[in-house]
Formats: sequence, C-alpha cells, structure tokens
Amino acid sequence: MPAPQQSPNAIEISGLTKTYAAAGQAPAKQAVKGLDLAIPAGSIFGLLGPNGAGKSTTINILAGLVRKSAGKVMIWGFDQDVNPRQSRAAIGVMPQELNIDPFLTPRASLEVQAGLYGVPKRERWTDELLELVGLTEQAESYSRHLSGGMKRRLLLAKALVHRPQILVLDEPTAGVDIQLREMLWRNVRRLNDQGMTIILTTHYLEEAEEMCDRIAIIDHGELILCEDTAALLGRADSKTLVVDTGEARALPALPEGVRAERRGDGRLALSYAPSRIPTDGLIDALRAAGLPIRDLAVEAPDLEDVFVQLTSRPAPQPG
Ligand SMILES: Nc1ncnc2c1ncn2[C@@H]1O[C@H](COP(=O)(O)OP(=O)(O)OP(=O)(O)O)[C@@H](O)[C@H]1O
Repeated sequence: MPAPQQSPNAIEISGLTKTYAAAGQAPAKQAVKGLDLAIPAGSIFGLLGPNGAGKSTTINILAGLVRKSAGKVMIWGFDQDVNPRQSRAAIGVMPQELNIDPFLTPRASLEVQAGLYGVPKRERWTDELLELVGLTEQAESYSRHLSGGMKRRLLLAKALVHRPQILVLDEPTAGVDIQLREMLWRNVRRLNDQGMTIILTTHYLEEAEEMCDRIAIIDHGELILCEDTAALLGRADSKTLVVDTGEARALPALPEGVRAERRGDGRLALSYAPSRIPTDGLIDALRAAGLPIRDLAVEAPDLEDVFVQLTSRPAPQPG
C-alpha cells in the first residue's frame, strides 16, 4: 500500500514526548522528552540506552501501540497523525513479549495476522515466511507446543506478513540460545540486503556493535547522541595495553591515570586515555621501570566503554 518516502530517512521523529499518566500511587512519568531522531532508509539502526531510558516507549509509539503526548512521527514519509494506516503498514514489529495465540498453528497465526493488515490472499507469502524462519515442519502444530525459540521465530514471521519497509526488533535476542540468535541475525542481514530498514534495541552491546551501521543512545528519555557506529567507537578515549610479563608479577610504578589489572591468564592489562598518555610513551615508561615485556597487544575500546563514558552508568545487563 505505502508509496511516499521522499526523504532519505525511513523514520523521522521530532519533539517526541510521552508522559504516562499518574496511576494509583505512581506519579505521572515523562518517559520520552522531546526526542529528535532520523533513521536512514536501508540502515540497521540500534536504539540503545540504560534500563528505563525510554526505548520501548519510543518503539511502541512507532508501532502505534502507545499514543504519544506530543511531537511528530513520520514513518516512510507518512505522518502518523495524518496517515495512520499507511504509516502502520510501513512498519512491522517483533515485540519482546511472546504474544502468540496458543490455540492457533503457526500457519493460522500468519494468516490471521495477514488478515488484520488487509493483505489479500494472493499477496500472502505464508509458506515462504514459514520457510524463512524455519517453521515449515511445525506449520500445523498448535503454537502452545512450540518451544520458546520457535515462538520467537513465529513472532519474526508475524512482523513480516505485510512486507513492511521497516522492521523493528525489540530485544530480539534476550534470553535466546546461540543457534536462534545466529538464525535471527542471518535473517536480519538478508532482509536488510533486500533493502529493509532494521531498527533494534538490544542489551547486548557487542551485538549492536557488530550489527548496527548507526546507533542512537538515549537516557532519561533524551537523545545523548546518534552516530555511525565507527564514529561512535572512535569517541571513546580509552585503550587497553595488554602485556605478557612472563614470570614477573610485581607491578611497576605507572604513569598517573593508568589503571592496572592482572587478567586470569596472568597478563597485565593497563587501561589509559590515549589523548593524555600516548601508547608509545606508556611502553617506554614500562621499559624504564624494568618491566619484562614478552609480548603485548593494544585493545581498542568497545561500545561498552563508549556507553559507560557517555551515560556515566553501567552498560545495560541482558534481562
Ligand atoms: N505503561 C507505563 N506506565 C507508566 N510508566 C511507564 C509505562 N511504561 C514505561 N513506563 C516508565 O517509563 C520509563 C521508560 O520506560 P521504557 O520501558 O520505555 O524504557 P526502556 O528504555 O525500554 O527500558 P528497558 O531497557 O528496561 O526495557 C520508565 O521509567 C518506565 O518505568
């Protein structure tokens, strides 16, 4: 159904605000505070933030599941307030919760979902979808007999019935095993290769680092930054020099600002800010202090370092 999308962005959010009304003892809560965000078409975009930052609220507003309090949301060129049907049709959401009807088979679930989106019978791709997520064999089993992993795969297929231009994955790999995680990412990459824009939230920063072209970090309902992943990683002013000191265990005197830690394998890990202590200067200092250096490696910062620096909070933990 959708046609527009003249901008290079699949999604444009401006001034997005959400205040949950007070309920019982709980006071009103402003979960999203004037968020501006542009998500380029064709990207794999990560929405990250500590627990309670407002990620799910934002995603649920995009999905049309939560009503925003203020602001503008354009999905695939459609204003959510002006063209709610078209903007909904452009997006598919794989939610966190396993909301699957236990009495439907996977095939029936997909058919019902396609019906809800008004997909005509001849345009349905139920068999292909079952194949895509590896549920062909279980197509006629009751969903209540599916394993947790299979239910998640069915959720992915449900999000795709109407062939959306944008796929949103809310914590897709929380608590799933390695095989399922790999299968999910394989599918996500394949869909992205075919042009689909992917938006995901994840608590696994390693995963975001590996999968996402661009990352936004939000905290307390506000945007902290939005950058290409490579640029983001370049921001962290931290490196780790890992030194194999052989039998020597005594710590030498270290330049100020260097943190030392002995790793499980016996190597000495020295963390430092390269803007203040250049790597070669640190190595010279170690030599001058008489530290035996059998081997050494410099580890670049990862997304976790950046995240902690920017939010001054521990990285989110998988729930
Ligand atoms: N239905 C609701 N009613 C009231 N407050 C809510 C509701 N849903 C979320 N909140 C609050 O809004 C804030 C943002 O929550 P949200 O779930 O969007 O964060 P999140 O970044 O997705 O967190 P998490 O990583 O823990 O899922 C939190 O303080 C949360 O308690």
